[in-house]
Amino acid sequence: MPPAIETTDLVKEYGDLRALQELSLTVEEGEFFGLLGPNGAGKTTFINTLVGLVRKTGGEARVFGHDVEDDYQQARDAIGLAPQEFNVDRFFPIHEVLEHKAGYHGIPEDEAAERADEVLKRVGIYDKRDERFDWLSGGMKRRLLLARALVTEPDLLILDEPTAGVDVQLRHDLWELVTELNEEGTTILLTTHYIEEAERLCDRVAIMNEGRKVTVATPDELKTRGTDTISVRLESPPATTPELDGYAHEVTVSGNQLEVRVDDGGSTAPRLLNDLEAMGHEIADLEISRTSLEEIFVDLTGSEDRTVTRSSASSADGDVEENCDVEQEREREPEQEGVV
Ligand SMILES: Nc1ncnc2c1ncn2[C@@H]1O[C@H](COP(=O)(O)OP(=O)(O)OP(=O)(O)O)[C@@H](O)[C@H]1O
Repeated sequence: MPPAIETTDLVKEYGDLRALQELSLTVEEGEFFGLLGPNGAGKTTFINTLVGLVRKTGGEARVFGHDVEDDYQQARDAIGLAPQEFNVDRFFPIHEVLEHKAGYHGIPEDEAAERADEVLKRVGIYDKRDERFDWLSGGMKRRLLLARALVTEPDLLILDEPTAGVDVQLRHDLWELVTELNEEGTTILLTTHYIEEAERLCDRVAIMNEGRKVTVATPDELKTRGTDTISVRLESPPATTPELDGYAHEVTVSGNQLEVRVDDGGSTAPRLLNDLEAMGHEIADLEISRTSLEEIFVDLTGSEDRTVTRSSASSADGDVEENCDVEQEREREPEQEGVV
């Protein structure tokens, strides 16, 4: 089986702006793959190229071996897309929206109706099946986008910031659902600004910046690329900064508190304790903090992207963290969409 997604030297230019710069990326069948990057990194452009909403300027892009332009229909039929924007036809009851979508992909009417009901149940808004999109709450709208992506039973599910602006309960529901789908064999490509989401869900993540792939790794591999900090509280303040050559990248002293930056806190801590004791210091307390993916992300992209965030702190209060630009557009299939 060819990879779910395979791009080679993919380029997209919008006039003078190179939104994708020789991007080569492979997502294997069955993977849960994350695409991370600051605003404007090119994540949505990458997705739009795969689904035919954006015409590439150069390079190649294939979905399960089908060229996204030459074999457009086969490639598109394999993909279910839950986009960032709410681009749903607001004049029809939502079950009809789903039936239209299935029909567009060649699914007969009876089966389309059955599938519509099935996916509405799966995302938990079956009781709203006769309501119009406009009448749904923000969270229900997100659920509907997912239902619409699932109604064609896609082999590749693409989720473009699926949990933007949703409360903590829905975020967890969505995580559970997409995990189940992945376990059932659906390949998933997820873009997100929530590092915690990528860490929790993804087998591998690609970090993008300014249209380029910066790195591809598992979340654990990424974390090993960072440094750890060992914080030591001494019984009394040291007269001078201890010399810990050979393994400490940086040592800072503040009163009786010592912060030592090392590659691997777990394996270095015993040696550090020995050295400090040999120097005559008495240790009161020690704590190791691992580099977070968030810090590594900032390191790799040089971006203090304020939209890249851990979700748990703010969403624990049920906060809605990001105000989605609720653009009520009619759903447009690529044929009708202005391909750019
Ligand atoms: N239709 C367009 N015309 C011109 N420029 C565009 C168009 N679409 C995107 N861009 C530009 O291409 C670059 C990549 O944008 P894109 O939306 O792909 O980034 P992104 O990583 O998805 O960002 P975000 O995280 O903010 O959604 C940006 O500089 C953006 O302004």
